[in-house]
Order: sequence, then structure tokens, then C-alpha cells
Amino acid sequence: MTVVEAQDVRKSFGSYDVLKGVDFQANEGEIVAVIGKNGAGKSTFLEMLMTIQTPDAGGIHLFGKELHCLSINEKEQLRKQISVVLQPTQFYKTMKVYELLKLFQSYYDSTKDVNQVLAEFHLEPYRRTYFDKLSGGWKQIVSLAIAFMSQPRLLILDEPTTGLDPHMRNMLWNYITDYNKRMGGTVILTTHNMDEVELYCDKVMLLNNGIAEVLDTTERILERGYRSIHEFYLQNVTV
Ligand SMILES: Nc1ncnc2c1ncn2[C@@H]1O[C@H](COP(=O)(O)OP(=O)(O)OP(=O)(O)O)[C@@H](O)[C@H]1O
Repeated sequence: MTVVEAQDVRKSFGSYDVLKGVDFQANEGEIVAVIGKNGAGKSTFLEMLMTIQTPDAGGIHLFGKELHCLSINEKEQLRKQISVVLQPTQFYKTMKVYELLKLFQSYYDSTKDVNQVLAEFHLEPYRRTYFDKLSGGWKQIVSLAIAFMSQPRLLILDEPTTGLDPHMRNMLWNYITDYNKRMGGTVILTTHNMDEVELYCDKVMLLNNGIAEVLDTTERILERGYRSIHEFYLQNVTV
């Protein structure tokens, strides 16, 4: 089943054309990496899938529904099936880990038990720690635990592992791949780490000069003769 489909999506900020006609597709159960250099428009594209930005032209279908045609109410229903991990905002600072999970449990009307979530994510030692006092890695783990409170069909992650040490990165990816396998959930993420793309992602969209220059499986990209996804990136993206 197609979960996300974008056709000829365009977006400009002033005179700067960031996306010049992007085509994209993600199917149920796929882990898809959106890659490209700084400023390529990766976050802008993800924000459209999150329904917080609208394209200037082109269409986006989520779960078979064209976003442009939905009422506010229908959009809200659709958002319930999506979880996102963004950079945490100011308000997280003043809350303890347990309080944050409790808060999102009620926002999402989740049946998940907060104590169970704390145990699953090895967060028990930090339950009374203020979010702001956690290391960058644990902040990301808490953000992911929050995202999973709603048991989403689609998970969108903007640079989830940036700045994390190898163990924390590994832990985060274990949660993501486990969710993907257990629930058949679709994951779309941005990253600058090409090793992670090769290890964990089924599919890659390379954004370059405002278009999706490549949209293919990691397997097929490597079959073209690249020794790694890292090499593929370096050969296809100019500085
Ligand atoms: N709201 C906005 N107003 C004006 N320009 C914007 C806005 N949002 C993004 N941009 C510009 O659009 C371009 C694409 O930004 P975006 O954050 O999508 O890129 P990115 O590929 O995610 O980059 P990075 O890898 O550095 O995070 C950048 O030049 C950015 O400055």
C-alpha cells in the first residue's frame, strides 16, 4: 500500500526555488531516507508531509488522501496517524521525563502505560530528570518514546541521530527498526549519515537542485556499482 505520494511538488521562499518539482513515493513498512546537502530542502519536504507547510504547486497524498482537498477536521484525523520527531522546543525544558510522557499520553489519548514506556526505552533512571538536563542522546530517546506513545502508522524524523555517539545511535536505530518490523510502520527521515542509510534504510530519495534526482532502493543503488551509499552521495552531489 502506498502511504505517501508526492507529485511535482514545488516550493519557493521569496525568489529562491527550493523544491522545483519533486516526485516521491513511500510504501507501507518502508524506511526511507531523504538525503541531500545542507539547504537542499529536506526539512521543507518533510514539513509538507507533516502538513505544517503547504506546497506552492503539485500534490501530496497521505494514506491515499490528497492533502489539498481535506477539511481542517479531516487533516486532524490524518495527523493522528503520524508521529514526528522534531528538535524539542522550549517548553520541554521545564518538564521531567515522566511528566512529558504523561502529557503526551493524554494528548494522544494513548492506552500505553507510561511506566512500561519508561522501562522499554531504558528511561527508568531518568524518570525524575528535567528534560533539559539530559544528554543529547537521551533527549532524542525521550523524543522517540513520545512519538511512539501514539502507535503511529507513519513516523517522520528530522535528523534523529545527529550528534549522537555510536551506542546511542545504535539504540535509537534499534527502536526505529523494531517499530518498523512489529507494526509495519513506515519511516521517513533525513540524515547526513550515509552509513546509517546503507545499514537501515530500504529506500533513498536524493534531493539535488530542487528535484528528486534519485528515488530508488539502497540495494539497487549499490547494484549500479557504487561501493557504498557514501560513495554514491559524493559522486552525485557537488559541493
Ligand atoms: N520559512 C522559511 N523562509 C525562508 N527560507 C526558508 C524557510 N524555510 C527554509 N528556508 C530555506 O530553504 C532552504 C532549504 O531549507 P531546508 O531546511 O529545507 O534544507 P535542508 O536540506 O533540511 O538543510 P540542512 O541539511 O542544512 O538541515 C534553505 O536555504 C533555507 O534557508
